[in-house]
Amino acid sequence: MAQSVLLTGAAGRVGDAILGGLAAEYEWRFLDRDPPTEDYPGEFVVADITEEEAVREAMEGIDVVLHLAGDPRKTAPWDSVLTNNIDGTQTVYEAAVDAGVEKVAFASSNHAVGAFETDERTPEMYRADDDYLLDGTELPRPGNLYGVSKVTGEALGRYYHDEYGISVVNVRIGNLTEGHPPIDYERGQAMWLSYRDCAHLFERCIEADYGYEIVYGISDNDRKYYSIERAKEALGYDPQDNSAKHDD
Ligand SMILES: NC(=O)C1=CN([C@@H]2O[C@H](COP(=O)(O)OP(=O)(O)OC[C@H]3O[C@@H](n4cnc5c(N)ncnc54)[C@H](O)[C@@H]3O)[C@@H](O)[C@H]2O)C=CC1
Ligand SMILES: O=C1O[C@H](COP(=O)(O)O)[C@@H](O)[C@H](O)[C@H]1O
Repeated sequence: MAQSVLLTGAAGRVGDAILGGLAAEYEWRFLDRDPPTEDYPGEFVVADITEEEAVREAMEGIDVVLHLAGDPRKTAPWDSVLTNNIDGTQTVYEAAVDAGVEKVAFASSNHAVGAFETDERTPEMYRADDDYLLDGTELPRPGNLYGVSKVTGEALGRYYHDEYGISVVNVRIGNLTEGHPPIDYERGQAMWLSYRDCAHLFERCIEADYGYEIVYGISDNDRKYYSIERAKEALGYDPQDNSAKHDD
């Protein structure tokens, strides 16, 4: 039987990429504070993730949550990330645990570790001939308050996994860009995640068996300073795209 999946932040770019590849594969429920502007293949709940009752109702009968909703701006101010990214994520986890959800995939970010990109290491670390690699076992090192909120989301997942046994995967998404890698942006090319690989990676988050994981969500770029080995090992991620081989 198809799994029931709740996609929060469904109306955004990452939601768009996931649905582009997986719309027909699951029994979907969607949640976003913005009403839908197109047809979605499932019930669409218009609610804010900080609204406890609405989130609890949206969680009923759900097997897996893909939790994307939040403020994605690297310049986001504290009051916004505190409400949308931290309080909202805690509300989602609490409701998920109470509803007996099996797995949560959390949209974390490259910005959880952005401060590893020091003046001494850049721009060399963005290049294919440099061997600097983060693999997800390093301590968090956010370079902005948005990154702090993503680290906090990862820690919330750690707590809810350890305390309640829910399976959690934190996907530190790189730079999702539709159609082609970022142009004239070395850092963005090193952390490019294609729409196709994004859908496949979240499909693996729905299907794979795991306990608590932190993985990097990028395509198989020649330039890379994030390892995708853990995503391969823990999830069976098999990316098809590479920013170096894109000839559009
Ligand atoms: N696009 C990218 O390259 C990356 C995205 N991410 C993360 O992935 C997630 C999705 O990002 P995007 O799709 O790019 O952003 P987006 O801004 O396109 O989509 C976010 C969606 O979440 C909704 N939302 C925001 N706060 C909400 C709240 N309190 N309650 C209900 N809905 C809310 C918005 O209405 C929007 O539809 C975010 O958590 C972001 O931090 C992480 C790394 C890279
Ligand atoms: O977390 C995020 O990261 C991506 C890539 O970061 P950038 O510093 O290269 O812009 C960003 O585009 C996205 O909006 C953000 O949510």
